[in-house]
Amino acid sequence: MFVKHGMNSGFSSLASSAVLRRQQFLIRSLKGYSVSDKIRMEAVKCLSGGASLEANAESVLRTITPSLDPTRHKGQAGKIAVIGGCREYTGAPYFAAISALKIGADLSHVFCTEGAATVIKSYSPELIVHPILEESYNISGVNDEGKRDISKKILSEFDKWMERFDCLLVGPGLGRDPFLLECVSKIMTRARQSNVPIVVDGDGLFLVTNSIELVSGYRLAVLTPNVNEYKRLVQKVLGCDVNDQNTHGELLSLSKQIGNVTILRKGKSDLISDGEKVQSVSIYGSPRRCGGQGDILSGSVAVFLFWARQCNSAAERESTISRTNPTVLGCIAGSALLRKAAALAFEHKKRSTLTTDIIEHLGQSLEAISPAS
Ligand SMILES: NC(=O)C1=CN([C@@H]2O[C@H](COP(=O)(O)OP(=O)(O)OC[C@H]3O[C@@H](n4cnc5c(N)ncnc54)[C@H](OP(=O)(O)O)[C@@H]3O)[C@@H](O)[C@H]2O)[C@@H](O)CC1
Ligand SMILES: Nc1ncnc2c1ncn2[C@@H]1O[C@H](COP(=O)(O)OP(=O)(O)OP(=O)(O)O)[C@@H](O)[C@H]1O
Ligand SMILES: [Mg+2]
Repeated sequence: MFVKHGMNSGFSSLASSAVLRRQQFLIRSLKGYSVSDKIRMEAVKCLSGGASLEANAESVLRTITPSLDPTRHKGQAGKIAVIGGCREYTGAPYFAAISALKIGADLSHVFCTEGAATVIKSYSPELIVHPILEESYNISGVNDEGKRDISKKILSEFDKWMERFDCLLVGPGLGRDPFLLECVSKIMTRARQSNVPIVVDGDGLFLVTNSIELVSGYRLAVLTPNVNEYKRLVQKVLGCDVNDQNTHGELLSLSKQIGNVTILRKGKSDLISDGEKVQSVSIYGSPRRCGGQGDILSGSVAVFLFWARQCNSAAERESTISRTNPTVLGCIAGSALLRKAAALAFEHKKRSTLTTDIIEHLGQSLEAISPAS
């Protein structure tokens, strides 16, 4: 499957003839791997060497999206957990979690407050919803010791599941309640100790901006700030205002300063950096700026990050193949897919385009690049 599409349109535009010769050499020399493994490994290598700023996003998408293999069991295409959903926000965690499923993850969990859980469950029976988080207003009569017990209980509830997750997405619709954020800090610390990749978005970025040590130096962390969230990060971490004359240098510095955490700066073009280089995704999306598009993006990045890591593991088995940062590939793929889906949705719905319309076009957009059969 991958070979057929890899050798056609997108991949051939990516590969020079020298690369194709290398591919053929790899195919001859790598015994014991399937042909699709070999091609994918080579594609990863090509992508890692690309010098241009604009990412070859379609090739990335095609490369990291796994084929639908009948021998795989439920869960192997990804188990994602979204931490978010409180009294104010139920849409954001739903958008993120359902996008993960629509792209191809097998299971999508949401960890939220009890009130939000009922609402999120009513949006979709596909999601597995855990009503474990607590906000201060709900425990206002509880003393400090009682609060510590509640916090411990939340952590142990989460612990039961954590090792199963391929990626954690922290923040869509999380809110900013201090008690809730303290519990989420502990969840993040636990996830980091277990090497679970963490995507941080929305109010998760509010938390991380004020406690940067939660992600600092963690190579499996991705931050996806919008304009405001980026401004707050720059002010806190670099101690200055955003400089639009030095967009790339600033993003590189920010990532380096946080220990090479990958940052996806959302905007007219999405900019992605892991502190080594900056890549952009400028595929035309939609002129509609309705809320929730960032939630689709972060849910998508969570899945693609996992897929890119799986793809890299195959590449690492062949020592001659250089390693590509899967967090960067995940961001490129998520950004490109969201933009393509937004463009398709806008074509149909024009001014009335909403986030749910974009979600409905995720499958079609991915299918156009990496067909299921
Ligand atoms: N349906 C739901 O449940 C959704 C819930 N969501 C959740 O909400 C939580 C908070 O996230 P957030 O994005 O609203 O917070 P933040 O970025 O501080 O913006 C606050 C205000 O800043 C402004 N502003 C925004 N962009 C700007 C720009 N480019 N340039 C200039 N100004 C700009 C604008 O206000 P304005 O200044 O226009 O009045 C905006 O309202 C978070 O958990 C998130 O996940 C969302 O995901 C949406 C769908
Ligand atoms: N000015 C723009 N032109 C084109 N696309 C944009 C523009 N701004 C953002 N986008 C696209 O929309 C996506 C979401 O970015 P946005 O800044 O709306 O995030 P957000 O504020 O976090 O969204 P949410 O409402 O979900 O919280 C980005 O990945 C980007 O692809
Ligand atoms: Mg957002």
